[in-house]
Amino acid sequence: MAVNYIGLALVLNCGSSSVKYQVVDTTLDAPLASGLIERVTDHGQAIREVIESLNAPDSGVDLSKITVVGHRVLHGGEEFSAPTIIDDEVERKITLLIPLGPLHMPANLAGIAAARAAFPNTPHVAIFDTAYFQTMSEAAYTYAIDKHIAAEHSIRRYGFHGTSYAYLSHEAPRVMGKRPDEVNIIALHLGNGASACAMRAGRAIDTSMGLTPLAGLVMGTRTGDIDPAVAFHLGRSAGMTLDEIDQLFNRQSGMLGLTGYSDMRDVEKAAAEGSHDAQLGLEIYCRRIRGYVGQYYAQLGHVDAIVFTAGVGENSDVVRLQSLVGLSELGIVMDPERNAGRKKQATLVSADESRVQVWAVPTNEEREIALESIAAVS
Ligand SMILES: Nc1ncnc2c1ncn2[C@@H]1O[C@H](COP(=O)(O)OP(=O)(O)O)[C@@H](O)[C@H]1O
Ligand SMILES: CC(=O)OP(=O)(O)O
Ligand SMILES: [Mg+2]
Repeated sequence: MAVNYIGLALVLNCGSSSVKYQVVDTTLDAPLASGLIERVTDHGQAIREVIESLNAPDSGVDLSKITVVGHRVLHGGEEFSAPTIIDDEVERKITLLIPLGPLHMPANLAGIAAARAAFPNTPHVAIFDTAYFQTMSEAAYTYAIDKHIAAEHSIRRYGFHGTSYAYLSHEAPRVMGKRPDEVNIIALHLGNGASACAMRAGRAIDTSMGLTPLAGLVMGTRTGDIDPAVAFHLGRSAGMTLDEIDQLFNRQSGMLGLTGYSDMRDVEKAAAEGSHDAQLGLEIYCRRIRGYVGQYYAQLGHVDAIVFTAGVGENSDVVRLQSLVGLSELGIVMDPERNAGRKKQATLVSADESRVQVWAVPTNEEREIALESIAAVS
């Protein structure tokens, strides 16, 4: 969202095992307060601790001045396609979407309940990870499956990490010195979950995640794209239950399954020390990214920039380089010196002769949630 509304927002991003928060004054570049609580089991308790710490006299924040509480919600299903002010009915409808996001949705809902109890007189807004992808065409979001079954069960590509892509859709053009409507971008959000998004003039035309955040790129613990018949085979030949296969694909696969490590730092260290599994895992991870870059290049027809973001995309020079090596025929030429190291601020990492610019741009989902939440109540 490029338009800036003025206000003060408390932003809560309740993940499956963590709570991230920021207090954002939209007139300032940096948040007034921010934090991360890891290894969370009781999200209600974690939210109460966040509020207690923000209420401390030295926190630099006056919670009584907050205009809105913005919540990251993973899945909006077919019901929610825009920022939505939360009331009891909205909360109930979000509950119905838990089966589409069992890792994330219960945590999102626990955060909403605790925060609504703590701030009963402040508006609360849900910002859905799926909302940014509303601009995808029917051809981009429809799966080749019986259309009656698809309609009955809401089966389609939704896409995730939309808040991160919404932020990049204005931030990447800004650092390039362009307007959002002037550029086509392939964005790569590589964190624990990882996805790719093709943007034409600031709007999503395709993305790699699907009905759930399991599809697409290889991730920390998730398979990404895989022949769906692997599930039938494991059910019939290995006697695995659906829940066991779900667990295998979502929690025990990806880099963890390939290398024993889900954290890219550990994978890179093992690869540098000569581990064949880690080297192969990195090659598979980067090869999948390269494949999506090629696919989205073809869908967009013309690409101005490739943008890496999130924990791996911002910090791993190895992944950025290995993903885009050998693409000079496509006008993509990395500059190893510019690329070297972690990028705490937006950095051009391609060579001057590269027709397609390559950037590492730190994402800021919390700021985007603040801007969209304040806009929703303004
Ligand atoms: N210096 C680094 N080099 C390589 N990977 C890194 C580095 N720092 C963080 N990461 C990766 O970033 C991942 C987390 O990214 P993040 O965007 O915070 O994910 P999430 O929001 O899904 O928790 C970690 O799993 C780790 O592999
Ligand atoms: C959608 C998704 O995968 O989110 P995360 O990367 O936070 O797990
Ligand atoms: Mg994330």
